[in-house]
Amino acid sequence: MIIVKDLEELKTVYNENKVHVTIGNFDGVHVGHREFLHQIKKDCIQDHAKFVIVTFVPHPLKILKAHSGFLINTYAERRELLASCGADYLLEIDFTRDFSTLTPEEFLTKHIFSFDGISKIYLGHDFAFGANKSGDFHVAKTFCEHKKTALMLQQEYKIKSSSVSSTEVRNAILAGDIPKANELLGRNYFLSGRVIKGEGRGKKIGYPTANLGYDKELIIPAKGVYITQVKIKDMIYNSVTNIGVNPTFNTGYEVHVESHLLDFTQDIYGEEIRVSFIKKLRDEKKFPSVNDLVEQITADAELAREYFKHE
Ligand SMILES: Cc1cc2nc3c(=O)[nH]c(=O)nc-3n(C[C@H](O)[C@H](O)[C@H](O)COP(=O)(O)O)c2cc1C
Ligand SMILES: Nc1ncnc2c1ncn2[C@@H]1O[C@H](COP(=O)(O)OP(=O)(O)O)[C@@H](O)[C@H]1O
Repeated sequence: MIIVKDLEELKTVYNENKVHVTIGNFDGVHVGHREFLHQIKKDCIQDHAKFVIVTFVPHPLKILKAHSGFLINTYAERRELLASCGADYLLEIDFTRDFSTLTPEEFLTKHIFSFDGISKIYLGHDFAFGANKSGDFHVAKTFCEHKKTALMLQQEYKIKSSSVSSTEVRNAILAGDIPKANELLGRNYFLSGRVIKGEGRGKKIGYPTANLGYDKELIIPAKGVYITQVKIKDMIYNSVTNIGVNPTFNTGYEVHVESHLLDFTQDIYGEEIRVSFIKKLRDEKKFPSVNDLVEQITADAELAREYFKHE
């Protein structure tokens, strides 16, 4: 998948009327997104067309509502997930305040039809674009008819008659309901980052933990202890992960994500890891003594081992 800053860049490589385009935020690249993208990919194969996804960086909510700490994936992870859906090109538009004031027609003219070889445009069932989200399917339809470009509307994808959306995924993550998040994502929810130094307490209490240096733009699951798997390079290790502020030690308000890998003794400081979440075991607690905490971590690790035995 090639990343472009302007669809104009396609002119040099492609001038036939064989480019299918879709536009969206695709945060999380959940099962609804993937169903939609697979349909487009199928059409592209059948029509011998290139598959172009148009998206925005940063996410519009960051600029329009000053939200932060809500993304399901980093932009780099989104690239990886979209590439795995078969996109040939990804246009990442800089989403600025100025950009947000474009009318739907200005947006389509400047950013989509800057390349005039587009054969089809696909819009998600709830996608709205342009200043104040005034552009919907009907606005786009009128514009595309004028350009003699086909416009396709995606039907809403549902799981057991309930909707699938990035908001639903975020709510499940915030609630620590990992099975629900995983069902909506159609894959295991994960957090990635480098292993950073902590307080060096883990080894002393017999449970070293790899502390994750995660992107602060990301949404973080509810505080608590989770059964997880940690991927380092191409190896996957079973693990237990604590998310929280380590209240037993009164370490402040910063939320740590730290994984103890089962049957593992290597030094992995500085390594890039991916923590995939399976289910929550319990809430984080303030223990009366370190011994009580260690006893509880031992029980958590035992539950995780039991879980993996039956997997
Ligand atoms: C499975 C697991 C469960 C944990 N549960 C709690 C908990 O309930 N309360 C708490 O204060 N700390 C909990 N911890 C966090 C420990 O306090 C933390 O790993 C320890 O302070 C080491 O911190 P460090 O990596 O900064 O050295 C847990 C850690 C693990 C691995
Ligand atoms: N089983 C294990 N799980 C996690 N980290 C381990 C394990 N064994 C060794 N380590 C190493 O120990 C480090 C964590 O030790 P710890 O005492 O908790 O220090 P810190 O507070 O700096 O995280 C990890 O970053 C990793 O390099």
